Amino acid sequence: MPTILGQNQYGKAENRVVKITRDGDTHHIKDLNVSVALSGDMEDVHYSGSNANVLPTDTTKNTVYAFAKEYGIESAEQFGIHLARHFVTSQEPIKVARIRIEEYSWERIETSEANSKFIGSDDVKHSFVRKGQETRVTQITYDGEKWEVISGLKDLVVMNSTNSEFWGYVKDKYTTLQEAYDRILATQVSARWRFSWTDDEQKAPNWEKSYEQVRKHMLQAFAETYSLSLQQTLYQMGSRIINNRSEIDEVRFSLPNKHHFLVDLEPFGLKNDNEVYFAADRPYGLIEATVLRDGVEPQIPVDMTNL
Ligand SMILES: O=c1[nH]c(=O)c2[nH]c(=O)[nH]c2[nH]1
Repeated sequence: MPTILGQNQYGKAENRVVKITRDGDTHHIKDLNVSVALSGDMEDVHYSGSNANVLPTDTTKNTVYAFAKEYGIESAEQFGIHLARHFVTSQEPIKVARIRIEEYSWERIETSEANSKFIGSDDVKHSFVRKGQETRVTQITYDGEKWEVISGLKDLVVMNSTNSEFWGYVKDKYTTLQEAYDRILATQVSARWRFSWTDDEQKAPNWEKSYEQVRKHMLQAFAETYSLSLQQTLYQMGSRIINNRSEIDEVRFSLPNKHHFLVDLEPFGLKNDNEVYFAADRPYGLIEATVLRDGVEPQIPVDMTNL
């Protein structure tokens, strides 16, 4: 049966690029997922395997990261227009470039009163929470006498674009990680907190207010901690909650370390001055711990934060 090649396209999909722009100590984030699809004179590679017209998908990926540095990311539209024009005008065999972009929006974390006096602003200038992500959860258990209420949230994504280091760790013959003195710290918070309330329904906490306040303290601790490890930041988040909210006795966190790797732009003659990052989705470090009011027994199950 004779066959012919129909519609075809190729390119690198889902290039996760994070661009940090520094305006003094105020940082701005652009966080995109860029997919490149090219088409044109591609019969030969399909029919015979000749790659003479094929710009590698790897190159399309590099172009995304290099353009983030060279031209910046003003908007997803502007960035996509730039890329599409580049592929079509620079490579004769490429006739059509389709660039699809998802953009993840971030908003600034509002700072605590104490910190705002210290930094002279209502917002931490390098701390962000991703918009529209989190799910609030709760579990109520009642045995006819006692109540147990464990509430929490999942999928709350936060990032500090500076004030995070990681160094001084154990090095064995398999260690290749370079020490970091200014890295991005990002995580997708899953947290559960247990209320001390167990009996008289009249004395139950104000659940709505409690949630709002716990979330606020957790975010502020994340934003305001100068971090030497995600473990340290986790402990600060937990203790800020316990210290400010008398209704909570125990907090458990599961914090994936959402790694952001600096892209090596040197092969393209560009210097990456902590600006362009590859946001990796896996593998990820997973940091988990419980923070307790001194003297109380832990009751949140170890795996509950993974649900
Ligand atoms: O905050 C961190 N904690 C770790 O335990 C760890 N391990 C690692 O490779 N990077 C990091 N970062």
